[in-house]
Amino acid sequence: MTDNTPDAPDITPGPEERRPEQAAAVSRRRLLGAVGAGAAVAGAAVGVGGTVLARGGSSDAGGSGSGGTAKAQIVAFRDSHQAGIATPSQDRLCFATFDVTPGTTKDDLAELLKTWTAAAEAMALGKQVPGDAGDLNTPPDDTGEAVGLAPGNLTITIGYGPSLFDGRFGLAGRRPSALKVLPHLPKDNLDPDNSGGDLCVQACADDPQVAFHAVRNLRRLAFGTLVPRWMELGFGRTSSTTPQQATPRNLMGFKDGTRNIDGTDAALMGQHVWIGEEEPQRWARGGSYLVSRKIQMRLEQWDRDRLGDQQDVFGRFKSTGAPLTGKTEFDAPDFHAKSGGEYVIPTGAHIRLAAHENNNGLRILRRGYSYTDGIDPETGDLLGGLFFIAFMKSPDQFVTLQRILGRHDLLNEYIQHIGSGVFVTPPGLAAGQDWSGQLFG
Ligand SMILES: C=CC1=C(C)c2cc3[nH]c(cc4nc(cc5[nH]c(cc1n2)c(C)c5CCC(=O)O)C(CCC(=O)O)=C4C)c(C)c3C=C
Ligand SMILES: [Fe+2]
Repeated sequence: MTDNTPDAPDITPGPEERRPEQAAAVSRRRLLGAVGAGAAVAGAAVGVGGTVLARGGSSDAGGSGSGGTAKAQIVAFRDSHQAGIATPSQDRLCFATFDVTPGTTKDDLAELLKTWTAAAEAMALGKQVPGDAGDLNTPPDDTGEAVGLAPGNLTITIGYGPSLFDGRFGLAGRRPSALKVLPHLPKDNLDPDNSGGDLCVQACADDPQVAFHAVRNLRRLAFGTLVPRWMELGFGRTSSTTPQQATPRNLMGFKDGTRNIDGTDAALMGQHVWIGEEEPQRWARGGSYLVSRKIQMRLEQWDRDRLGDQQDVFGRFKSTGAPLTGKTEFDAPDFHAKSGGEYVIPTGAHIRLAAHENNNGLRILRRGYSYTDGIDPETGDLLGGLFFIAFMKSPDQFVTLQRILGRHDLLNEYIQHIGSGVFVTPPGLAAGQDWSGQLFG
């Protein structure tokens, strides 16, 4: 395990720089000085950036619980697409959205995005946010709680909400064509405190502390530029994004993700998930749209429901995950099969309504997590559900599906959509590129 860098550029702090916002600005300058944007950042990606120091995290470093070596737990930060979409879904999520503070200029935002790139790249490599940790007169550049932990396959995926392109930062002419606030959808009961945001950060890792550390440190670097809007912690991934992963179960006890898009299937990803040539904004091609929905489950009510009803709601067997017309999990559902004059998979079953066969081939990549908000102080009920995240070529894919599900899904008796967000996630970064140059051109 190594320490933080002792030889960052000398920036002499005045006493006022100990105030958090200004100290963070100093941290940002240091980070740029220490890691640099452009080529220096690219160097860090391949492990030759001399000032980006390892946080530790070999299997004997302790604390991670996820085992394996640091090297084995690194997901490439630079690629044609951002990590955290097609890459295997990790066990934990920390998702946050932010609003730009009034008075922030285009240059402030651009500087922050450069700084975020360098910090995110360092953290994905299992290193600390770089800077001068040895200066007793300023706060350390990294908050420290991930020291000694393995990288945990951390992925940091950034997204921009429709409001970022409203003209404050000269971005109105760069708004991707499909990026609009979602329309009101059937049975929506959305809380503004769980909805929207100028920017979002999705941090996924196999260790919850690694995911939280990533968001916390990006938030810290953004002091004075962004304010957090809402945050969600997720556990128990509710989808598989590669066939190698076993299908997990959601809080209703059902296997979830059986018929998800396979993230390694380039043809399907190109057809349904990645923004392509249809998008006039060239900078967004190779990116995707992220739709988030906080969906509360009426868990106590669900737990009192008969097994037969539960299975009819989804159209699948609870034990095996097989469709009601099949025997094993990956059997194709037969939506035409009838028994006693009735469809075996009921007309209101979730999978019948959501299946691509019944929606003109429409598909999305689901990458959600379970969440809990503890106990309802009024009823004593457990509060929890699905923090639904899905990626798609256009948010219209979600809107089309949800218009159908919101009206006819048998599941509606047990759920309520209470939060919503839509963000464009830009494509991956090439060597030497950063999020600032990519967005502002
Ligand atoms: C608008 C999109 C969807 C929302 C919202 C949604 C909510 C939701 N889903 C489950 C549990 C399951 N969903 C399953 C399948 C499934 N769900 C969607 C879309 C949305 N789900 C799709 C496109 C599919 C695939 C349908 C198919 O092709 O068969 C399943 C079955 C297993 C699987 O294939 O993943 C479960 C279980 C919950 C609990 C929920 C809201 C709380
Ligand atoms: Fe679903």
